[in-house]
Amino acid sequence: MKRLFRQHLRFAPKIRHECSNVQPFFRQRAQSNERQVVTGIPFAKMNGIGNEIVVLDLRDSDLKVSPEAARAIAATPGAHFDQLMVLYPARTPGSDAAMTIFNIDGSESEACGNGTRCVAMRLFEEGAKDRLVLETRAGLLPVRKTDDGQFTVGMGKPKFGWQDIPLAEPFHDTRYIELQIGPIDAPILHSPSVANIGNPHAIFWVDDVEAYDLARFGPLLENHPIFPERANISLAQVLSPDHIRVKVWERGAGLTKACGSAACAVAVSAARTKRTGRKVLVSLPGGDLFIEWRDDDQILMTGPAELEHIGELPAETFEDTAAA
Ligand SMILES: N[C@@H](CCC[C@H](N)C(=O)O)C(=O)O
Repeated sequence: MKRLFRQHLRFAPKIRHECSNVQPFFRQRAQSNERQVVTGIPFAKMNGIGNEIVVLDLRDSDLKVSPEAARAIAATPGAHFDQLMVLYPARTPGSDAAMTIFNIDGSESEACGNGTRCVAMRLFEEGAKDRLVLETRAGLLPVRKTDDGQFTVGMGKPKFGWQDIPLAEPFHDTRYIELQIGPIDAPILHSPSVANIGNPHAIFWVDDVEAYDLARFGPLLENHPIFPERANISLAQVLSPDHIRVKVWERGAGLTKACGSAACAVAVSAARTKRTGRKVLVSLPGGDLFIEWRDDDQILMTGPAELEHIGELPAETFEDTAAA
């Protein structure tokens, strides 16, 4: 608790132009005012097809973000997020930065596809590189820029073993597991496919994603005892052998406009259950992602990222959480 506050004090007096890793926006301001002192911690508010992302670059500071600080950041005007991507210096040779990912409820996630594209966009703006490697709890994720300004992320290999999802009890065939939920006044959701894309996902196959009230079922399914680490819940409707429509209730974030790892989980589960081929367009409420499950088992996710604005987090964000 006290450590965060002391770290902030060491961080605060830095002059902007002395920071080598500040974002281009701040570099410009530093040039126009040589003696400008850092009074807040810069953040980038971004989105990946509507999935609200805040990127906080701490590669050049001693600060660490706790779950309490993450919740305080989400409550800061202009810094609301579904996921917070915190950048720390790379720990693994060959990687460009390490990322810690927080959901809005302060829980940590192993993976965030949309957030990874947002981080990549910021890092590509810093230099002439056309490839990056980002470190997550789910492993090293390679990213490249496409000719049309989108980003392709190597999301790793899916896992399907019941212990890997994880599930609370053995299921030998995770293409469908026995689970059903629904009151008598609504259609029942049942037999989801499950997959782990670094993080846990359950996919319910339906004829019409709009026929279900995901805001009502989402919390029950996310916290169902079969998922000891909770789960991200998708409703998926196959439109054609290469097109799927999806709505997502995210673990730790609720209904969001898009979820990249869910799009990957849906795509691999659709191919696994012979609903589609291995290359699909996944349409989410916020936009489209192209997912390819390659023959070498690697999943590639391609989509855009967008910067909305740059802001500064007041120092109190960290002090308050340190005192709490
Ligand atoms: N929106 C993300 C997924 C974020 C993490 C998820 N809520 C979890 O807790 O696993 C994405 O784009 O993948």
